[in-house]
Amino acid sequence: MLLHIPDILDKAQVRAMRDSLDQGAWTDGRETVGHQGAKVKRNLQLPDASPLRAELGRIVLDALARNPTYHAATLPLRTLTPRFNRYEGGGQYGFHIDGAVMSLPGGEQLRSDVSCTLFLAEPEEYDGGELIISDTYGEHEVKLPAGDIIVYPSSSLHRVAPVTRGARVAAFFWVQSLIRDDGKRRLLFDLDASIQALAQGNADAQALLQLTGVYHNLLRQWAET
Ligand SMILES: O=C(O)CCC(=O)C(=O)O
Ligand SMILES: [Fe+2]
Repeated sequence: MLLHIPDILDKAQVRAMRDSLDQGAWTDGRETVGHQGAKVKRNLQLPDASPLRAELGRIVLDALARNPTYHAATLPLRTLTPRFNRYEGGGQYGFHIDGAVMSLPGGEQLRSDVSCTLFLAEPEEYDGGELIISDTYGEHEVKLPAGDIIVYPSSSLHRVAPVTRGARVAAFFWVQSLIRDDGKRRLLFDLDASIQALAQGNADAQALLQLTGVYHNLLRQWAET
């Protein structure tokens, strides 16, 4: 499921983040990628150990925790502290698939089920820089307003087109979901949306109770912790 969720951060939060990031100590993004990715990756990132990454990553995680749509779509078990990247002067990231298993601090590991990009530059600030995601339905070009996020299955082939004017700044990270399978996660997301819509109207309370039970019992059947 490819899902655009608007307004994870408001414009004031984006502005404050950009003020810090525009002064940031950026380094070569190839430091956090495997052999295959290094051949096609040309961008800048905040180093993993950077205090600024930790500080801004925490703000992003707090904002995500307040967003019910993000929660329903990803059903997060573990989340990588967001990283921050910057593409400019022709910077790009060629087609690749994200690594399946990542290390978390404290020796824990994360299986990447869901990939996320939170845009931190407005589309008018730069040319190019589309996130292009290839799936069984074709290629999808994504370029979102600052503060919005795209979530997509980590199994997808994707790339970032060259940035030919200005700079594209984003936060990106991965989620291990309670629900590993993208199709099952989508079913639960749709079911949750229907339940929310019925709850807003004057649906029969008994039927709503039963449907809510179905949601939780499916989640119980499928969740892996
Ligand atoms: O910058 C983006 O939108 C995605 C970055 C990416 O694909 C990656 O770092 O693996
Ligand atoms: Fe990627």
